[in-house]
Amino acid sequence: MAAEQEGPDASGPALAGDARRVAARVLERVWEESAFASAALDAELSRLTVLDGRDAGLATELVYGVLRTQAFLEEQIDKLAVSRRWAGDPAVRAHLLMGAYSLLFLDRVPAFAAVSEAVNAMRVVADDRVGAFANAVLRRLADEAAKGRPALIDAVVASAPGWLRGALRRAIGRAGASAFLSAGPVPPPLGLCLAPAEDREAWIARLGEAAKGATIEAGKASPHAILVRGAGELRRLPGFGETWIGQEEGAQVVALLLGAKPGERVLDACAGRGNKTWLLSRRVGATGDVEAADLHPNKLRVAATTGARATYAVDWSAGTGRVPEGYDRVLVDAPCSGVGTLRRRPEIGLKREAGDLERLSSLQVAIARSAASRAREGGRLVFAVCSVLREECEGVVERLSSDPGPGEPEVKLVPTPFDAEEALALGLPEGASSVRLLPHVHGTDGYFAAMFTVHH
Ligand SMILES: C[S@@+](CC[C@H](N)C(=O)[O-])C[C@H]1O[C@@H](n2cnc3c(N)ncnc32)[C@H](O)[C@@H]1O
Repeated sequence: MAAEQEGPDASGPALAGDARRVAARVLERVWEESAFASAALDAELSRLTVLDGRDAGLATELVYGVLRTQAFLEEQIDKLAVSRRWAGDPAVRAHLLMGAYSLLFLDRVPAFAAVSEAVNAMRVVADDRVGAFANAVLRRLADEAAKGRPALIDAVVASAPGWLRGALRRAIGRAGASAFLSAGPVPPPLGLCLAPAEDREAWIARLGEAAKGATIEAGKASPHAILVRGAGELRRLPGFGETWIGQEEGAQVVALLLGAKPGERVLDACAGRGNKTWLLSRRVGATGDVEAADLHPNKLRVAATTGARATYAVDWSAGTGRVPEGYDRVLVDAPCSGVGTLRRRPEIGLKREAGDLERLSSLQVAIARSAASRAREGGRLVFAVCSVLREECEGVVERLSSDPGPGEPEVKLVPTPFDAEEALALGLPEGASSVRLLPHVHGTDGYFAAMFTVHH
């Protein structure tokens, strides 16, 4: 990263160049190291403590904006450039795409500032020839933009990979797909899960005192949710890990839809680090019992600190390991494409491909059937994914509802209406046995959950 300090520019703060350098570094890490944008951004921003909130905001907007509109921006640049050499150098590519994004979509950056910022940055990461090339391309793009700018929504939709657009349209229709892809805010606020939920107003006030200047409000879909923006590191706030944990609001709803009641015995079958285990253990209370299973023992070590009474390392696709039987309720929060988290993780569009869906849905069916065999006769199972695609949602429900094939565990899964009060609060029709949470409808990340009764 270049050490020189650029002079003040018309975009306002003297450190706008630093915001762009941070954003460029994050984009490079996403492209070259398959880093997650949000984690890379947090890491880069915490290294550069001189950035104020406004510059951090600009860096965030540039990273998410470029990743969401990347294919569209590249197409605009390709129309004006004689070769694609610019795309071969990640630093050049990042600054050129950020320049194009600023010109086309950032009202607060005047065109001449967007061009000069990008060109100056390019002269630092490459040579004068590249700077001259960027200058020519961006000036022509600025001329085009002066005649009329494209709509951000169209650019976001056009930039989604074709297979994803197709899969979204099959699942939620053409208008739903566009609304899903362009749903904001991007990035969304962080979710806190508070238990007990009754104290929510008091905790919003308390957290507001501790994090002056942050935006803190109640979530709408989960009664346990508090949504936070601009509060800095969450673990520094009062109550962290005891009264609340960091958890996206839709993820809370999924845990609640299991309908766990005080005194029940619950298995969190794909518990990961135990985020849902934490809420489930508070729902069953001291007379109940939540146990956690997962493929990865290292994740289970964290899950063990969230209220799980026992943990089991198991590969559900190969058997049931040492996991006992007789659970009243089983949550299968299955591995999936993660497409539902697109507005939080825009790089998912770059990482996944069409072929993933068949592989993942077969794994989801195998895991759910195997975990279902651990439920008691008449027990409940919720299958959930942070995806909204038909192949991972209704497609899996159809396969689970049919009789097991040769070699599959002898369990019968019957779709059954949700019995959690929280399902009614979502406005689900009475008798609904599945739900798709959508960012543009519920304000949460995208999820799908379906309830079954288990028979042996
Ligand atoms: C969507 S994540 C679960 C997230 C977790 N429930 C939470 O709320 O944070 C899916 C989990 O399934 C686990 N997993 C993947 N394949 C598995 C398998 N074959 N058997 C058991 N667990 C598996 C992964 O390790 C991962 O933790």
